[in-house]
Amino acid sequence: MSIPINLVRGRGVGSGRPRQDSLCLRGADSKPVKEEPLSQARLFPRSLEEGLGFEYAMFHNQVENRTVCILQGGPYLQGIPGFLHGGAIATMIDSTVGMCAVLTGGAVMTANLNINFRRPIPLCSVVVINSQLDKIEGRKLFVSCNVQSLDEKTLYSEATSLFVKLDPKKTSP
Ligand SMILES: CCCCCCCCCC(=O)SCCNC(=O)CCNC(=O)[C@H](O)C(C)(C)COP(=O)(O)OP(=O)(O)OC[C@H]1O[C@@H](n2cnc3c(N)ncnc32)[C@H](O)[C@@H]1OP(=O)(O)O
Repeated sequence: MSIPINLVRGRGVGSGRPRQDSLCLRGADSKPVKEEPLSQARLFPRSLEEGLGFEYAMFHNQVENRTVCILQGGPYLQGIPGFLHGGAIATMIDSTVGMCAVLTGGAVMTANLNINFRRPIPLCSVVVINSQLDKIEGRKLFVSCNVQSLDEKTLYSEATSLFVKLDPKKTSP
């Protein structure tokens, strides 16, 4: 594995505490009605107490448009006993390919995410998510990734994704 550059963020570095985010509240018609900080809002992968949930650090290579995530899924992320829940894996895949897309294309949202779960990931093991931008077509960014063991001997999951750059002319995504 080549050495990634540019630490993005994650638990294990910095303060390690969840940060507050702002939310854009939307009415029933999905139009923005009010924007205000919500003290309880947290980035989803940072929503569990340290050591129990998503423990990760991400690194982005701006030259190669690659993002690497080192992840340890904690005990609150259990699915089948002893193994990570598929939704937790999907969350970190979405976050990693999402980070790659955001740092490449700016404001984007996930439009499509396809995951093949090849092998179960043991709870509390450390895995590596390697993602890279495959191509850009207009507002569409195609990003793929795999999830492997640290020694790269076990392929746990593979995924492809589509991110769409938000259109500033539209009032809501
Ligand atoms: C730890 C740090 C993490 C930081 C990263 C966070 C990552 C997390 C990201 C997310 O999870 S975002 C939340 C989940 N995603 C959503 O809730 C998105 C819901 N969908 C939407 O809001 C809109 O569908 C979307 C903004 C994605 C696109 O709407 P638009 O109206 O801007 O797109 P439009 O319909 O004009 O289509 C633009 C192009 O994309 C294509 N497209 C749109 N949606 C598609 C789709 N689902 N599948 C395939 N193609 C799609 C569409 O065909 C078209 O292709 P062409 O330009 O070639 O004509």
